[in-house]
Amino acid sequence: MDYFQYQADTLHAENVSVTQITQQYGTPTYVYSRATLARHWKAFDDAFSNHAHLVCYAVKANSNLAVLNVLARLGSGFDIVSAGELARVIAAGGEAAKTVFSGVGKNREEIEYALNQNIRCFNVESIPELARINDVAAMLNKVAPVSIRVNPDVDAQTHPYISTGLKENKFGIAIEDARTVYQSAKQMSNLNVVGVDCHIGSQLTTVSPFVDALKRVLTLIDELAEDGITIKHLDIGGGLGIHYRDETPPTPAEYAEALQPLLTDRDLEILLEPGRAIAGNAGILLTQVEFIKPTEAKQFAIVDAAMNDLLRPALYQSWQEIQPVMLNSDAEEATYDIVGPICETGDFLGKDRLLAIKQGDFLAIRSAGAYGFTMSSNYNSRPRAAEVMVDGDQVHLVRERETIESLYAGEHILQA
Ligand SMILES: Cc1ncc(COP(=O)(O)O)c(C=O)c1O
Ligand SMILES: N[C@@H](CCCC[NH3+])C(=O)O
Repeated sequence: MDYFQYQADTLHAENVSVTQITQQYGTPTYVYSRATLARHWKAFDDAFSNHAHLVCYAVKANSNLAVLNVLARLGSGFDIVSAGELARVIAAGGEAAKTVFSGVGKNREEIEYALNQNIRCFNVESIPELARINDVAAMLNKVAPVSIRVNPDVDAQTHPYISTGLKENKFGIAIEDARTVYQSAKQMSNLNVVGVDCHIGSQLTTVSPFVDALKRVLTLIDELAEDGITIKHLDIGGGLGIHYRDETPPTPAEYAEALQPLLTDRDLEILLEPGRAIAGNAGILLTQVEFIKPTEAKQFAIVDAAMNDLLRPALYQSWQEIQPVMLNSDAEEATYDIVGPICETGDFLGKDRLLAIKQGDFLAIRSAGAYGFTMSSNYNSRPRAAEVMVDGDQVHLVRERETIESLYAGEHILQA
């Protein structure tokens, strides 16, 4: 019997043995649950059901084609930040017409590709970007739908690396400058101003920063109306947090409940860009203990996953719950640092974890469905992990483990 218990907020995979997944696919392997992805997406869709809306899943959280396809089949829109993400959405059966394009550094090729695919909207983050989109659209004889991402200067009270709505952040246009920038956009003949966009940060665990930001943005929308600019949609971004350790973030329903009173009587379609809240707790990372290494200062459990597979602990000192897959009665409980094979002291997945484990055991790192595989790399020439999706009692391989040879495909040595 697997000790690793799927919980209500995680994988619905009652009939699937995690041990069997490790045997069949090896480790490290990411495991995603279709049912959980769908349930989380629907929670957002239902929460806003009494208002015109579109849930545009933030592809950066988890861009596996099978994940995108599950959401596309539910009718999801998508929030992308590169041509690569748009290509993934299309390859997965998603609709460009339901896709919004965010990001501070869109290049000409990306803009051209997105225009040719007829995406729903560009979320524009600077004046030179407006000019560039206008220029590329003119060249293609097209009119680009745009919304301007405004920075409301609200503290999202999250990790500084993932806070985006403060004055000192690189994102968006300061809200006090927005009216002028909208005027400039209106003058550009190959742009069609359709929306306002705002995303203040990620892993927010209270509603108040969202409410503060929304109030400021609605004031702007009223001012724009005075200026003769009618806003059709309001993109409120993503950022709703999830439970990693002891957080109790609002549910999508509570989040919607806090925002709805401000939105009633407004003829605005609401776009949402949740990423983590949909994918984070729909995935785990499975890894095997290679060695137990006691030292004078610490006990280490050296596992076969590393910071190249899951960067969040090293980059943000973030906590991810780590559990043994099987209950191991013959191992003594001890406090371990769970570390990978990479030659960096920062290569850890968890510190000071009380676990009863021994060499050869399998561990599940939880809440790994968002910003897990998508932030992985080949550092130390490590092939990236396999990805599987659980669908009811079936397990499907949705991305093969990389081969060693693929790591240097496309590289060339000098001939002389
Ligand atoms: C513009 C934009 N939209 C949506 C998201 C998704 O955020 P989250 O995964 O926190 O929901 C991000 C990342 O923070 C983002 O930068
Ligand atoms: N990568 C971050 C989230 C980044 C959000 C992108 N805007 C994390 O793992 O928490």
